[in-house]
Amino acid sequence: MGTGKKEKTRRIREGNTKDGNLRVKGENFYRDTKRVQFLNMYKGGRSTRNAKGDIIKAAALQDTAAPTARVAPDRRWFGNTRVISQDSLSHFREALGENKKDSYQVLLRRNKLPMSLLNEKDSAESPTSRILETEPFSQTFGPKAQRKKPRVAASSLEDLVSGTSTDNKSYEEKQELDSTLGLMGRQEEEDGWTQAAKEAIFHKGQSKRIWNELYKVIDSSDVVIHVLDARDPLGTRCKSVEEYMTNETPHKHLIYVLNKCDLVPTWVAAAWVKHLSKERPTLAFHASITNSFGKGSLIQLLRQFSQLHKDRHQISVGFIGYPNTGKSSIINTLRKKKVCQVAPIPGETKVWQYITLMKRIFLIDCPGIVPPSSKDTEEDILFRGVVRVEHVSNPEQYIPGILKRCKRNHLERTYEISGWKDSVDFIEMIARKQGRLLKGGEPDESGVSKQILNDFNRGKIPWFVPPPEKDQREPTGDEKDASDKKRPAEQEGEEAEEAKSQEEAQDKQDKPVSKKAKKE
Ligand SMILES: Nc1nc2c(ncn2[C@@H]2O[C@H](COP(=O)(O)OP(=O)(O)OP(=O)(O)O)[C@@H](O)[C@H]2O)c(=O)[nH]1
Repeated sequence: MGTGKKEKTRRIREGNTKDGNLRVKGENFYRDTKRVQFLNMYKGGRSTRNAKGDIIKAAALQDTAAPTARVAPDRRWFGNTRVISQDSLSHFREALGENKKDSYQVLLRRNKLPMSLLNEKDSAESPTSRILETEPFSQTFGPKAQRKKPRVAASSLEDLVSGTSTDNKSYEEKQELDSTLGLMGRQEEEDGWTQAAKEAIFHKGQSKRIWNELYKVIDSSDVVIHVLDARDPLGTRCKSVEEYMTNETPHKHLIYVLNKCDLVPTWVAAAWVKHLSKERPTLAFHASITNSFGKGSLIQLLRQFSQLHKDRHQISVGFIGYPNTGKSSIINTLRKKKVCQVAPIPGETKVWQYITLMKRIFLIDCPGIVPPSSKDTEEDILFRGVVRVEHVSNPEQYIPGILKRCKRNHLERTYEISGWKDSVDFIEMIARKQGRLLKGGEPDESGVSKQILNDFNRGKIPWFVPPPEKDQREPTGDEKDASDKKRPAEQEGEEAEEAKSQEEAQDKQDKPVSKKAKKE
């Protein structure tokens, strides 16, 4: 290889007129170190073998003595990250950890706070960190090792077969349940026989269709209002749904609304609000388009939620709860007109529906749901108003339950009878009083029993589940007497008056805000 000129003439002489870089001595004649290394990388890519084909020298890539990674990870790749010291992290966790659980005290704007930092992974819970507790190192390895064989689940083939079949069975059962109820269908106690023995009507509100509606409502809501019946708040509470929401959708707000407060004495409603407030924000409510109670507070609360999510175009508020607790009635009350179908029979709402409350607040009505529980008897389910009374067979069997739950003087006042000995006598007296007799003067026991059950569920007979003792402010003697003596109608009137005065006060407070909201 000569100089540029020489090389050119050599090429012409040899008839090599191909274009291409002339390798001439000078600036770029020698390969630089980087290029040499690069080419060597390809050269070293193969292993050296002997005549037999055995590898005598491994290829550079196979060489274990080359630990240098070609790409070292860099923190900057992960974008806008910040480093927080352990001290500040624990301070943050301490400061917010407790408050996070208390849904009443703080409303956190979640997208502004690194909420995931609060969920400290409990290292003690991970099985690998406990490995030395279950089996110390010395017992597993080394000269004093005691473990000779690996631990297996089954010691024989029969064991393995039986274990597999039980696993399979429980898996199939779970699949069946999950397909209908999903994550919320966890039963508190497995008892297939009790469930199967219940009449079909007592499975109301548990169908796959209803559950799908519920999932849709929860998924689309930012705030979920759990409507409870003030007469039996714990009975109409869907614990599995709450649990589901805490675990799966912790960023959604869940609040309780204690509806039908007009059907219980004020001190009972107050005690239940006090009791439930310990867990979630709770409001007492009486749904009625003309004479409502608690409407102002609920609207205020919803406005606060919409303020909290200012960055969103609108917020959706879902109403969930047992059938017949008054979800649709609350929506009608808030809208001050009949936008949802309401009826004194359960299962009136069939599908979810969207209603606009304000420009930025939407309401979603959901059909009533009943979380399956093997602990609930047919009587419990019936008295929660979940079942349509006309479908109940032998309604007489539930009258003793009513006599147990209601006070004698309330029943006497409602039906204007007295002196019955037992439930049969009670039914007969009402039948004779109201002239509900069959052929031959026989009392219409079934018809009268259905009427009593309807009266019970619709609030004609006063009754309530007493609140927990510690939350009760014992009613003063006068209050108690008054609540005992009060007829439901009178009671309603009084409550309505009280509600009205409160409403007026709240409306006055509301007005400037509503104008402001409109401007927004
Ligand atoms: N006394 C009283 N009755 C109420 C109140 N709220 C609702 N009701 C009555 O309860 C019954 C059921 O009300 P709905 O609004 O249809 O109940 P729901 O929860 O939507 O029922 P589903 O459609 O089965 O889910 C109706 O007869 C209402 O008049 C209340 O605050 N006080």
